[in-house]
Amino acid sequence: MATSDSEFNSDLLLAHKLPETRYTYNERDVAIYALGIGACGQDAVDSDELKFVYHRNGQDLIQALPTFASLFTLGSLTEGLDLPGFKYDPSLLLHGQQYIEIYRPLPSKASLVNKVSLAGLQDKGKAAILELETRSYEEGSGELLCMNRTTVFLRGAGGFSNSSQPFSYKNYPSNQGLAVKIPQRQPLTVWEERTQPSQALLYRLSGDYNPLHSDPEFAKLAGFPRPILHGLCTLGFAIKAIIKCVCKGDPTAVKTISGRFLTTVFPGETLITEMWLEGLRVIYQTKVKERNKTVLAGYVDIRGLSSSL
Ligand SMILES: CCCCCCC/C=C/C(=O)SCCNC(=O)CCNC(=O)[C@H](O)C(C)(C)COP(=O)(O)OP(=O)(O)OC[C@H]1O[C@@H](n2cnc3c(N)ncnc32)[C@H](O)[C@@H]1OP(=O)(O)O
Repeated sequence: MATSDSEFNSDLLLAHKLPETRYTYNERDVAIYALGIGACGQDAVDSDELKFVYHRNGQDLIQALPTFASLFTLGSLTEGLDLPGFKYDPSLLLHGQQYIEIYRPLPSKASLVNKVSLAGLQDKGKAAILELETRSYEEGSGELLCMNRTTVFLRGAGGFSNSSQPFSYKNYPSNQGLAVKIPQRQPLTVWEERTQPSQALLYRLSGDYNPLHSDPEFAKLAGFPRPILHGLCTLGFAIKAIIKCVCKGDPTAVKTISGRFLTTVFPGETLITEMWLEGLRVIYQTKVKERNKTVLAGYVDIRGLSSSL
């Protein structure tokens, strides 16, 4: 139990305002992120992916992948979160879910102001589930670019509220970010891609320097045999597969992304992403081939379909 019942005051917690954060990026950050989620990792001249890492055919700007938006939230959690009456051990934090709405294609460079709020907190006894919502506005124009909802699973931080009526707060519709129902039929399409043994070491250069992903001793203390892959890296691989297989390589087709991290991925493992189409929603699940385990499941809402699907 991370916080005793006497310390926890839900009114105080819900009235608490989280600080704004800022995020500035350029084309180099966009390309390093794309390399971190395996763009051109199997084929250096991949015709769908070169535009994410290089000025292909003289294109003006390197194109940002929609999952690049997940980095905008980095400041709130990686620098520690201060909530009144609520404590947790950051070394036991696991990423549980990510939900992203993209309102317009991400620019290749920008300065953003992030408005952060508490979207949920649940006492699950053995763990607490904490959700943060981040709305990212372009500095200058003030235009809303995207919204991220980050769910973290805080092992050992449950039991902070009255156990006969555990605290449960959510400020968003229940159909957003839920674990999806995977269809029983054969998938429309399947994409297989091996992550590199050094994948987490490359991905961390995009700003998530949690030693859980790089330091063998730290990973052991957190309960893992070796460093694990960032959840957002796995999500990046999966959504990149959907862009390639369903969106014909067009990253701007992606409107909404939802994913729940079901079990841990180790760098070097092979990811198999299965995709089903239901209207303009792509349901997907990603498995680790070597262990035949489903590690991620969710959906992507797209703006339209190419005629060949
Ligand atoms: C840029 C911002 C970055 C923020 C994050 C920074 C830090 C990043 C860290 C990582 O990337 S960690 C790597 C990625 N994440 C993982 O590898 C986690 C994989 N998932 C798991 O290992 C397990 O799912 C779990 C999270 C340990 C939970 O498993 P457990 O068996 O303990 O839970 P249950 O008993 O099944 O369920 C209890 C309760 O919790 C709900 N729940 C379960 N899993 C999740 C989840 N992934 N997300 C949200 N909620 C989850 C579940 O529904 C149960 O609730 P009730 O049904 O009882 O209401």
